[in-house]
Amino acid sequence: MKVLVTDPIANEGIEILRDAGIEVEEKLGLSPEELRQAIKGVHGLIIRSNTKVTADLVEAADELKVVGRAGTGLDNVDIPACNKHGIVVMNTPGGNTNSAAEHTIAMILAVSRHIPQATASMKEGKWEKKKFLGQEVAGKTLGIIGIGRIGSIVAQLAQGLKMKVVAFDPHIRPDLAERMGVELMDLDGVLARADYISVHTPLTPETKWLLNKDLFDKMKDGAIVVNCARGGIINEEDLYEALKSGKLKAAALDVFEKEPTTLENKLLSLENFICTPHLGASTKEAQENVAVAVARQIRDYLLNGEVRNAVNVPSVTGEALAQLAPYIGLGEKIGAFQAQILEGPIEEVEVIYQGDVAELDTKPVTIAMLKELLAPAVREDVNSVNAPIIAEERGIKVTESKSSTAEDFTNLITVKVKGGSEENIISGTIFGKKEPRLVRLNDFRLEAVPEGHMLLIYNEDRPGVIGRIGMTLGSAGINIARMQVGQDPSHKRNVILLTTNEVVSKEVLDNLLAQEGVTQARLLEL
Ligand SMILES: NC(=O)C1=CN([C@@H]2O[C@H](COP(=O)(O)OP(=O)(O)OC[C@H]3O[C@@H](n4cnc5c(N)ncnc54)[C@H](O)[C@@H]3O)[C@@H](O)[C@H]2O)C=CC1
Ligand SMILES: O=C(O)CCC(=O)C(=O)O
Repeated sequence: MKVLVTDPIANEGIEILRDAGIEVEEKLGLSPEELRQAIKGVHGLIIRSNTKVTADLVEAADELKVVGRAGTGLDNVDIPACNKHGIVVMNTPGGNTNSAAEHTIAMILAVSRHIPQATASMKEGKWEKKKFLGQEVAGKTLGIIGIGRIGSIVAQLAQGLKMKVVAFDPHIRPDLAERMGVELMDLDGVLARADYISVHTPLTPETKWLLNKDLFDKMKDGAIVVNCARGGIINEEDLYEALKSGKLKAAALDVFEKEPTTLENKLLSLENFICTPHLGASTKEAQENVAVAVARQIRDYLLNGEVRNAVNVPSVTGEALAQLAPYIGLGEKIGAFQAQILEGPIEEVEVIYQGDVAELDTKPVTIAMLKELLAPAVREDVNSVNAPIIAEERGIKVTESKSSTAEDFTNLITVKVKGGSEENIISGTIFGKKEPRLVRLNDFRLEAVPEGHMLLIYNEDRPGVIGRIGMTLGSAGINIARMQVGQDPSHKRNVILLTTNEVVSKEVLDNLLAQEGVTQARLLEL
């Protein structure tokens, strides 16, 4: 296994990968073309905010299985492109939360007391005591937009500075905010009340230029704006105007629409503007935390398939994976079986978990089943990452239900697939610890091992038919390894599932279909 690191991360992370026998290549500051070359043959990619994981790069990544962000923001990763190629995208939430929150408070204090300007002035040999009259934060109101991990620590720290905290976050439960001592209100309410506004949302289409001229106009005269989240949440052109006109007293930015930011950015010419070059997470502690976390996550995924902190697949720990493995295998077999017997386009999929398996987190089993079910029907490569997305895009309704009882079994997985006028129902179970068996195919009860080259035959339930099937295969030199017959007395029909040692040719299949009493025969590969 090989991991490429393209942004600087702490050595502790690199060591974790090397200790696990993973080859690590550190190549920093690559151009897009150099990156396209470097990504070839690489299984894992570790980045921070500098490397852009574009659709173009993903296209060139022939072996890539996982992208790990040593940090939080993933706006530099084309997640849909990764989904398409089955690349798991992980970040390390929490590792730099304290640092980013502390940096925000540092910016609030620095901008309130003109610390950067006063430092620069003294370094020019001046002593401008009168010029730098500041303001206290105690007693002032801080308005937080986005009160997640970082926003909530900022709230706590600000309360320690005797600030009152109000917040806008449409996705947060009011009781949670109440427990933090934060008054949750709508955006206009926050803008009207706050002396300081600090944004802590991700950059999404919804938050792009969230703070713009209209919103600056709604703020108190002389408000101070801080952004240590993502460039692009604030419209920099509008911010420049609001600072220049004096509508806003000051602003402090750690992040910019275009990074690295150069002197071309007009904001840098303003006296009431302070900034840092995306330093929120740049502490020894945060860098160690995120490097260690991302390295462990990538190691565990590449070596054991464990998924932690992924944004495009459900998390599954090593222990859970060991418990789920037989069910994942069974789910895949049922999905593949369903895919090969359904005639029309898939409309609805229902997965029912019963017995022991119902107590587990079964999402990975449903995804594994879905992956095999969709594979023959779609042109693109289906994988565990994009299977649920493809199903949704195609309007396929997927539902999951669970019950503690499982008929006569200790565990049972039933998959119902509807398409056109047809519905097929297949159930499977795990015998012992890991022996998969199919136990139901529509109206038939059986006990078949789902594996290898198989033949699914429907025949009339009368003497001689099964013998003729055996003779037809035997005379074609095909050995029957296993055979299961399910009887449906009410319809005088049998279903036969045969496992053969060799692949059955189209000619032999036609021969089988020509036998008296054989009503249907189809090949299955499981
Ligand atoms: N400057 C730096 O070096 C660092 C920056 N960050 C950035 O800080 C930001 C926050 O990170 P976390 O707190 O870890 O994320 P989080 O996911 O824990 O919190 C984000 C919060 O924003 C809220 N939100 C989403 N859309 C919103 C909207 N339209 N209006 C109001 N609230 C909205 C969410 O409900 C959530 O509560 C991210 O953009 C992250 O990339 C994170 C670490 C370091
Ligand atoms: O890696 C860095 O220095 C920036 C961290 C950051 O912005 C994030 O984690 O979202």
